[in-house]
Amino acid sequence: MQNKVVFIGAGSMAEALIAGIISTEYLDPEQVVATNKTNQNRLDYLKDTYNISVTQNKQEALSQADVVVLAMKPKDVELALKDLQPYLTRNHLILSVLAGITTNFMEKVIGFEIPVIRSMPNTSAMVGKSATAITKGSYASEQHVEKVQSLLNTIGTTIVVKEEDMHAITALAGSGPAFYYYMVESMEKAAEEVGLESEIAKPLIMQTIAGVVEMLQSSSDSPSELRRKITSPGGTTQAGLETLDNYHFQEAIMACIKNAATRSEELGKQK
Ligand SMILES: NC(=O)C1=CN([C@@H]2O[C@H](COP(=O)(O)OP(=O)(O)OC[C@H]3O[C@@H](n4cnc5c(N)ncnc54)[C@H](OP(=O)(O)O)[C@@H]3O)[C@@H](O)[C@H]2O)C=CC1
Ligand SMILES: O=C(O)[C@@H]1CCC=N1
Repeated sequence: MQNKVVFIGAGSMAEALIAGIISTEYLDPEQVVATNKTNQNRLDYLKDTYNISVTQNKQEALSQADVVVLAMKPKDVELALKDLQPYLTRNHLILSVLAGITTNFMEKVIGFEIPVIRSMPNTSAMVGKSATAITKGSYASEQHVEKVQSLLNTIGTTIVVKEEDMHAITALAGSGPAFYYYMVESMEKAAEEVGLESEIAKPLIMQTIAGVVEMLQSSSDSPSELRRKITSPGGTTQAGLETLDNYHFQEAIMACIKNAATRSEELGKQK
């Protein structure tokens, strides 16, 4: 059990983590504090919804915290860390969820030997299904990794990876849900165009995805083999897949992941 976790940044990712941590009862609400830059309404909302503590006083927030979660946008991290620096000690464990920002960068801005762990969760943390990757900085120990892993396991699965893999993982798993949501949005639009009511289309789309996930997990067949088994020669699936190929679907997905990974690298370099 952690003592106290403070969130620096109170946006969507912070909320996804807070929701996961509170709903699993891993932490009591009084063990969670959130702070942001200026938006008091947002802090009030988090306090009302999750019963956690909120404050604009960074010194007060850090004084009792053992884990400091950085959850601002990458562009804001340098300033945020400089604001926090006077109140940080080697006993704090920094846990970043920021895309692109390296552990080395954070260590340098803080300027002394402080344990830093970089993570990449996703918003499915809200429902305990985040696919999270973590990597440790120069001063974080295996115990720090275990501590963070047990914290993040409350919001889904956590794997430990090499830092150089983080850009690709950010594209695949951090941004990944948005790409699947885009697919679902497109399916819903198509359903509407072919005259299907959304009360009928939506549950069918969701159950189809759930079935696909379970098949991928339980079957020994590869995704392409599973696809082949659905594709009757001259049938409906073949017709649909040919259309996807005409629109260069696979190339589009590959370019999407590569571009997102490149963007993660750029976010790190801008610092
Ligand atoms: N959204 C996602 O799916 C995922 C996001 N991430 C990462 O999470 C991070 C946050 O993203 P997201 O939650 O979407 O962003 P949001 O824009 O929703 O939230 C950003 C938060 O940071 C706060 N903030 C900005 N500057 C400071 C500062 N100097 N000190 C304290 N707080 C500050 C803002 O406060 P205020 O409102 O007062 O300005 C706001 O609460 C990003 O770095 C992103 O890369 C990682 C994985 C998935
Ligand atoms: O879009 C972003 O930059 C963040 C990082 C991963 C998901 N959202």
